[in-house]
Amino acid sequence: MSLSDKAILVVDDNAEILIATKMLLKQHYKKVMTLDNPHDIAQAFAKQSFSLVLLDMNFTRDSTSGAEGFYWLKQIKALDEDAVVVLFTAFGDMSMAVEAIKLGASDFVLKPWQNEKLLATVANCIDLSTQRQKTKKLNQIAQLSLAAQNRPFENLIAASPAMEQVFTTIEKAAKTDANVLILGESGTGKEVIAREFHKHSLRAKDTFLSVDMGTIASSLFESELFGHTKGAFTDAKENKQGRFELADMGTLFLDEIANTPLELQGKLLTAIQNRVITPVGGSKQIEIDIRLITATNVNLYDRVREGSFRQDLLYRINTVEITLPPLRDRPQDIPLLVEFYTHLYSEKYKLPVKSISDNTLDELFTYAWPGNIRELQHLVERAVILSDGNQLHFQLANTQHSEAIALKPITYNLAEIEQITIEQALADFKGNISHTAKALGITRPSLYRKMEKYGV
Ligand SMILES: Nc1ncnc2c1ncn2[C@@H]1O[C@H](COP(=O)(O)OP(=O)(O)OP(=O)(O)O)[C@@H](O)[C@H]1O
Repeated sequence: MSLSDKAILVVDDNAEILIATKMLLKQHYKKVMTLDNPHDIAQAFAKQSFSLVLLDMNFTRDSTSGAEGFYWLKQIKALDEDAVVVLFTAFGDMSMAVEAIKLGASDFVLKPWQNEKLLATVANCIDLSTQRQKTKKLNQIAQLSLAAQNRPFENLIAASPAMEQVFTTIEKAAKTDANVLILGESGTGKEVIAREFHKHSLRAKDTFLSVDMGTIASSLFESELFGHTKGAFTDAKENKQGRFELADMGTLFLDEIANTPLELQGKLLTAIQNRVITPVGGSKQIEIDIRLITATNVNLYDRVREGSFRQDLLYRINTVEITLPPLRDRPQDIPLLVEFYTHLYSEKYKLPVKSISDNTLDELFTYAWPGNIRELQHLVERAVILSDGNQLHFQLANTQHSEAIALKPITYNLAEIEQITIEQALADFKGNISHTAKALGITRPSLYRKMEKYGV
C-alpha cells in the first residue's frame, strides 16, 4: 500500500498519546508531526501546511472544561482558515462536540479511541480538506470567469505555409512541459495558439489560466500572481490563492509578459525556476506544478538591450519560441477567415449569408491589416450587419501593405521592381496565378507573359 503524502499534525501534552498516534498514522501517512506544547503550533504552521490537525482539548493538569481546546482551535483557524481540525478528549460529551463543530472543528474523537475508527475519521476529514481546497480553487477560477474559457478552441482557421510551421512546432512541443514564448503583432492569435498548446498537452484536462499582465495594477502584481494571506495588507480580508496556485497542474498563460515591472521580474524568475511561490504576507513556500506559456507583441530582445526586461528571464521563458506571422504575410488565410466569420455572424444575427465579390477580395488581399485577425473579425461582423444587397462590403481604413509603404525600394529600376513584386506576390499567394494576377491588377495572360519575360 502506498503511503499518502498528506501532512498531519498531532498536538497533545501526553507523550504516550503522541507516540501511539504517530505509530498508527505513520503506517498510512508519510508526514506525521507531533507537538506536546500547543504554543509551538504557530511555528509549525509557518514551516508547512497540514491537511489535518488532531488536537487535544485539555492541556493543563486536571483540566476537563475543554476551554483550552477551543482556544487553540481558534488560533489554528486564525493561522489557516481552511485548516481541518479534529478534537480529542477523554471527557467528551455531546455539548462539547457541538460547540467544537460550531467553532470550526471538523470532527470529534473520544479517548480511548479504536484504531480503525480513528483512521476512518482522519481519512474522511482529509478527503473533506482536499474537497474544500478543490471547491475553493474552482470558485476562484469561476470568479475569474475562466472556467467558461476553458473549453477547447475549435475555431482555428489556418492553411498558410507560415501557419503550417507553427502547427509543426505545436505537434513537437505540446506534450513536453517546455516553456513557450509566443511573439507576434496584436491580434495575430497568440492566445488562440497558447490554448492550442494546452489542448494538445498532457495537461489538457486541467485548467488553462490566462493572465493579462497589461491589466494588473503594479501594486497588486505580486498578490495576483502569488496570492496573499489574510491581513497581508489593508484589503486582504482572507487568504487568497494567486494565479500560479490556481493554475497548479495546468497551464498558466502570461499574456503581455513585457509589462511585468522590472522589480517583479526577479520574483517571477525564481518562481518559474524553482517551481515554488510564497504568498504575500506568508512565510511558507508552496510548490507549484505548471506549464508556462508567455506572449508579447513587443520585441523582447530590444527590451533586454534597453534594460527593461531581464535577460535571464527571457532565456528562461523562451525554451520554445514561436513567431506568429501578421495577417498580411499569410494571404492564403484571408478568404478562409472571411468565410468562417461570415457564417458565424450571419448565424449569430440571423441574417442571410452574403457572398464576397472578387474585387472586394482583392481589396482585402492588398489591405495591410494592422489589427490582424481581430480586425478582420470585426470588419466581417460589421459587413454582415451593414451590407446592402447580397454582397459583403467592407469599410477598410486607408492602409496598404505596410511593408510597401515602410520600405524604400531596394532598386529604382522599374523592370527590377516589377520582377521583385511579381515574385513576392507569387510567393504570398502560394503560386496561385488567379489570385496573384488579381492582387497585381493585371490579367492572367499578362501575368504569364511577364513571368516568361523575367524567367520567374
Ligand atoms: N487562426 C484563427 N482562426 C480564427 N480566429 C482566430 C485565429 N487566430 C485568432 N483568431 C481570433 O482573433 C482574435 C484575436 O486573437 P488573440 O486574442 O488570440 O490574439 P493575440 O495575438 O493574443 O492578441 P493581443 O496581442 O492583442 O492579445 C480572437 O477573437 C480570436 O478568436
